[in-house]
Amino acid sequence: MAMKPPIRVAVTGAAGQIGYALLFRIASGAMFGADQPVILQLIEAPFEKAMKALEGVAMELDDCAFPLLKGIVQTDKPEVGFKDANWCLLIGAKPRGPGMERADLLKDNGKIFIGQGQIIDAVAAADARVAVVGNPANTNCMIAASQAKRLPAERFTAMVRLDQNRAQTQLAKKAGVDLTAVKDIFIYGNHSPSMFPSFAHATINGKPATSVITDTAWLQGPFCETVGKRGAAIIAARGASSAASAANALVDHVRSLVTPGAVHSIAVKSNGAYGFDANVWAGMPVRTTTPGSYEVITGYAMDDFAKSKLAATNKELVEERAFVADMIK
Ligand SMILES: NC(=O)C1=CN([C@@H]2O[C@H](COP(=O)(O)OP(=O)(O)OC[C@H]3O[C@@H](n4cnc5c(N)ncnc54)[C@H](O)[C@@H]3O)[C@@H](O)[C@H]2O)C=CC1
Ligand SMILES: O=C([O-])CC(=O)C(=O)O
Repeated sequence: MAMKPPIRVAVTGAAGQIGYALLFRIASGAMFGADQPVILQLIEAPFEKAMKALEGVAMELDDCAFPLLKGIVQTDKPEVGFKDANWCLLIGAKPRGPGMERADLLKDNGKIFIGQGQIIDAVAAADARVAVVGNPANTNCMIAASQAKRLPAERFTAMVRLDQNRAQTQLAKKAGVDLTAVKDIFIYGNHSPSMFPSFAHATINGKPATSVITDTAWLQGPFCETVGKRGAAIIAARGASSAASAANALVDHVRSLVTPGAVHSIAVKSNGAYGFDANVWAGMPVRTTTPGSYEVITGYAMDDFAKSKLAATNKELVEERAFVADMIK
């Protein structure tokens, strides 16, 4: 296979839990394909412990002898790490602990995304794309995008793919079918318990999911709740927030975004579709058009139940935005 020139992939929080589960998969080709070499530009917080841990991760990457890995940058300076980056994966942020909601992280983590948004806009490649994972991911993405003058807002997306993957598995288990039989399950709104996994448009073996799973009370109740609160359930079980599944979801998020025709959920700047306030970043169904670009799939009809779920998650996003309004001026 003919090799392409390497692309530069900047990753913040590279020595953290998610970073450790992610970098090896990027370097192996899972994110950008088996013919796409990468240079990893790893960014950590300016603390000795974090930089030392990063050194260890870079040593392990070396020790994998990945043919696609053409270079590793280790830095605590975002202006170095984001320089000429084609993809900026923003993971570095505090995770929540037991008893917290993701929005509780907003004031601490939000600040990180102001500086990073400005620096990415100043030094990243002309075609740069940004994917935000650090929580609360939607609003952090909105904050980063608010700082950009050169890069258009559509280049900034936040991850709701973990929620989509969780929802797909829950529907498959309930229906007793193979996971791959479940299609077109999309996540709307915030990456928080208010998110809406829109089961009414999902299909199972090509039939409407609601004709296969006829237990409407389960779909509206336990299904939405299980997906919405899965992150907390992982924290309760593991004592730490999800990491490998989050890294896997980011691989899927980016892989789908570079695959024309892929239909998937990402959080994007709202243009008013599905009643979301303009200027919040909301999970929506999209179709990838050209690598890195997408169009929102509009026109899914919403019943009263769906409308009330969409309104609730929109309200939360608007409140989060108001909470950081002074930061993004
Ligand atoms: N959107 C989603 O679906 C998910 C989001 N998350 C979020 O991802 C974030 C990271 O989670 P973990 O890797 O588990 O946390 P972690 O604490 O293991 O790692 C975070 C890393 O970020 C680094 N960091 C902190 N500030 C930084 C900065 N300004 N620049 C560069 N690096 C910085 C820390 O030194 C640390 O190594 C958390 O906010 C977590 O809540 C986690 C799971 C799913
Ligand atoms: O719940 C958390 O804090 C981590 C996360 O975002 C998830 O697992 O969905």
